[in-house]
Amino acid sequence: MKKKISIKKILSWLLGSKSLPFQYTHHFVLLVCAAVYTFSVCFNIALGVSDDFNIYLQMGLVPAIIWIWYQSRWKGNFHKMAIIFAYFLSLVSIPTNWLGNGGSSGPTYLMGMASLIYLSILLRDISLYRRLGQALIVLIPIPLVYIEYLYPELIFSYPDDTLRQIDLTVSFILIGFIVIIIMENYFKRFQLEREKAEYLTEQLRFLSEQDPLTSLYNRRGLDRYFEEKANSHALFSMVILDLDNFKHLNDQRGHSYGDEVLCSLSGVLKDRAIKDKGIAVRLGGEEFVLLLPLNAEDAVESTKKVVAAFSREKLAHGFVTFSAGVAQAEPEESQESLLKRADALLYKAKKSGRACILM
Ligand SMILES: Nc1nc2c(ncn2[C@@H]2O[C@H](COP(=O)(O)OP(=O)(O)OP(=O)(O)O)[C@@H](O)[C@H]2O)c(=O)[nH]1
Repeated sequence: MKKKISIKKILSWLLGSKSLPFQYTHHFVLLVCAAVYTFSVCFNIALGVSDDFNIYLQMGLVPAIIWIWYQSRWKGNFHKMAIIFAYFLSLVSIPTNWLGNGGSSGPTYLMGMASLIYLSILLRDISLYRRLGQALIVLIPIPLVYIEYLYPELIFSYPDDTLRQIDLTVSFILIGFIVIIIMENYFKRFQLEREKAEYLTEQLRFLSEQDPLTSLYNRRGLDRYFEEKANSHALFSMVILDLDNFKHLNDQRGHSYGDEVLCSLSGVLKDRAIKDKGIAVRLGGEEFVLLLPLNAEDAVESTKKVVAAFSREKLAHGFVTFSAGVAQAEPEESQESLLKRADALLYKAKKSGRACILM
């Protein structure tokens, strides 16, 4: 466990935070490049598959790459260093590798392809530099092939075919490994951003469907839920509830006490909706809706349970009643029609003395 933590610490010291995958990958590629150049120098000296000029140049490039890493990782110059490194790849690394490492028969094309992928991702939001860098990498083999054709003596040739095959194979494995890391991190970043967008969309929808005072669904939430229920052709009923003489209560006890009563009833409605696998909605003011996957009779029973639970709520100025209308949805019935029917029953309940449930 201790070892794991210390490796994590070393990686984060070298590469930065994983939550910044572009910086993280960039630092990783820089350090791997420095290591690959060091390895190349040893490999080329040992096997003699490169000329002295290329070997000295590669030796000199190691501290240059470390400097770029240092500036990017510790001096906050990520963007500037990304541009320098991308252009260093196309203008220095590819031509020198071409001259010193077998020309068109060496691994430079592989290097060019990896550089193209890396530059396209690294400079993704710096359009001008990206396009210019891409054009340079794509076009740079043209003069190099030309030089190779006109002055073949300038190109270091492999002493034999076996060494060429070894060099190409080792280069392919190293470059393939770097490309995998780049792509993996790119997709990780893409996935992180997609997850973030999905989360924010969900949050936004949640907030847009929520009543701020009671945290119940609002009319928008009811619309969505109704559509889902109607499309599933499942049986459901609508209960419209309205607190009785709420204006009077507000006038007598004050608006904030009125809010307390609204919140208290909302809590009871929410619990009931959860138990019955439906939803509780605040339509507006002191009017609420329960949409329950029940027939009308069961919805009435459920509403009676709301009356009982609400009567047990400890309200400072005593029990408050409500009236309700219950209507079961007909097949293919629209929301407006169902609301109208339930509302008519509520109106009737109010007219017949309040504090009752009609269906
Ligand atoms: N405290 C509080 N009051 C609200 C809110 N929204 C609406 N109201 C009040 O609710 C009252 C509704 O009054 P009415 O529509 O006349 O209904 P009522 O007095 O309940 O009468 P009946 O429905 O016939 O029993 C009004 O006084 C509104 O100001 C709110 O968010 N908080």
